[in-house]
Amino acid sequence: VEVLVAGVGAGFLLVLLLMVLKDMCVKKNHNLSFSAPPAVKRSLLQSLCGLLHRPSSPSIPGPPCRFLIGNMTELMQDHLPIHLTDLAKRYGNIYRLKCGNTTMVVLSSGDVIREALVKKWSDFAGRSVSYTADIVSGGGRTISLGDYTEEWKAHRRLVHSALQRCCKQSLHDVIERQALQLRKVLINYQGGAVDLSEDFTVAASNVITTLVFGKEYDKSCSELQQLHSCLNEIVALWGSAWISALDTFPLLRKFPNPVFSRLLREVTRRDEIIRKHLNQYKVQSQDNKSTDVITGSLLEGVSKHRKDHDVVLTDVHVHMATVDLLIGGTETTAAWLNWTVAFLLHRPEIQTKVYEELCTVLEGRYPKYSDRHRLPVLCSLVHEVLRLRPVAPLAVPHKAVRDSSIAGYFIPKNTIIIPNLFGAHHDPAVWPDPYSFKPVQERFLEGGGGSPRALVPFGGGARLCLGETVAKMELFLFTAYLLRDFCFCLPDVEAALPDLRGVASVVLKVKAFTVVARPRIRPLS
Ligand code: HEM
Repeated sequence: VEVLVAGVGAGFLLVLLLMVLKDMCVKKNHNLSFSAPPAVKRSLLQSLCGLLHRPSSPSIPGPPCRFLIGNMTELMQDHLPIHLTDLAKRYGNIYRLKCGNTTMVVLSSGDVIREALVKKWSDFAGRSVSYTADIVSGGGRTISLGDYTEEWKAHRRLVHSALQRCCKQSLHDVIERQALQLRKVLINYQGGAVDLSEDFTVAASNVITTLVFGKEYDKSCSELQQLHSCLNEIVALWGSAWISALDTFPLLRKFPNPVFSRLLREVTRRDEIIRKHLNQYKVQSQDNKSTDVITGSLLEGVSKHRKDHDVVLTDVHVHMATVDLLIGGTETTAAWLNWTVAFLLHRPEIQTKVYEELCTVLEGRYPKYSDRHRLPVLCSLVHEVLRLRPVAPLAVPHKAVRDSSIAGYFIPKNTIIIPNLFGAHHDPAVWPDPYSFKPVQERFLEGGGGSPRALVPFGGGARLCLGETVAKMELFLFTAYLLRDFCFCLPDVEAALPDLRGVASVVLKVKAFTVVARPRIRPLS
């Protein structure tokens, strides 16, 4: 009723104002028609709409703000995705948190996430520009951290088309090769108990370095180890409170901060390694730049782009795209593979089901990605692990680039939007018994009620994961190859099952555990 009264009242006010304005114009100049000042009319209308919109839009619920620190303590929890999901039970699937003068809005259901990221993608495609983000992203020139500008759009388009082109030409072969390589490594363990996380990282990283530079590395290669150690360090350090405090409280930048100094060192090291690779690539392929690899495609694209467009893309963009692909494409896929093994140790019978399906449908050969429609049990496993442990559980925060709304709430420009993908995947309204691992029974198989379309592990809209195609093919093929040739078991009957809570930073990882990869008695090839 209040909204209605306010609406009618404001409408009346609007008509009255327009009449007064018309009257004034007419009095001032009899020749001046009312259509003469459209700017005045438009701005009046806009202010009135603004006035109407704000009070009628309820304020977003959220925990009480403390003096000076706002809701900062909520953001310093050890497992942030679980904590934000618990807060959603109290405040709803859309709630706000305050930190300094920044307002964040946390979205914890598929519906509100899709409304913001997909339906209103252009309103929420921004990224927050900050002092520390600028440092790790070469002044906002990575795709993942760059704000929504013309330069960013051109950059993303360029990398997207280079990636698509390379994927079409070689992705399947590249992944198959790494899956077979991984098989060799696992056979060489001869049934010993091992932590496979590093092997998964090497396999995922080799997919990316082959696509990007046409190069793959051995696990023992020092160059690879250096690259991973510094990329991991950067992600971990950047996520730490010591670093984010520099964005919230600029005064702290004046004081010595050893964590920040380490971050600067690692960024310099990262840039040196990547620069070396790019220079090597340029020298090796001076006469014959191959567009089969992403670097070749990007370098060619950058020089063409320079001629045709106002926005200038340079070698720095190629450099930062490499950083994006390596960071985005390594730890995520590796973490997911590790989660799959961890879950399968809890439910060994699922491995048998997938193995039987592979044997029956493929009659001994290794699968192709095009076989996925004939392998529903395997696909259900992939989806259920993605649901329970979306490896980028809070995506990357978005920013409202203009005033907008979500679920009827007014969202002012510059609000930070946190898509809580973990929360959306545990929403009981969509997923009955959301915390249980149910890959095969009720969840995704026919009549199970769960649809992969309700999943949002890759975000959506303008910021949809750039490597979604790569990741989906990797998850399917790596899992298929592993489960066709190995049975994963605990080292001994006394060994503890892996802890499934995980450690959450930018990437959600399972805590280290050891496993035995026992070759299937009669491998089929
Ligand atoms: C299981 C595997 C993966 C998952 C679950 C995943 C998930 C995500 C998510 C949730 C985002 C943020 C989307 C948003 O901000 O709304 C993202 C961004 C991104 N991902 Fe992935 N990702 C995976 C693998 C990959 C791979 C293999 C690559 C590279 C080949 C990659 C490259 C990127 C890049 C460059 C971005 C930034 C996109 C942008 O800001 O426009 N990701 N990913």
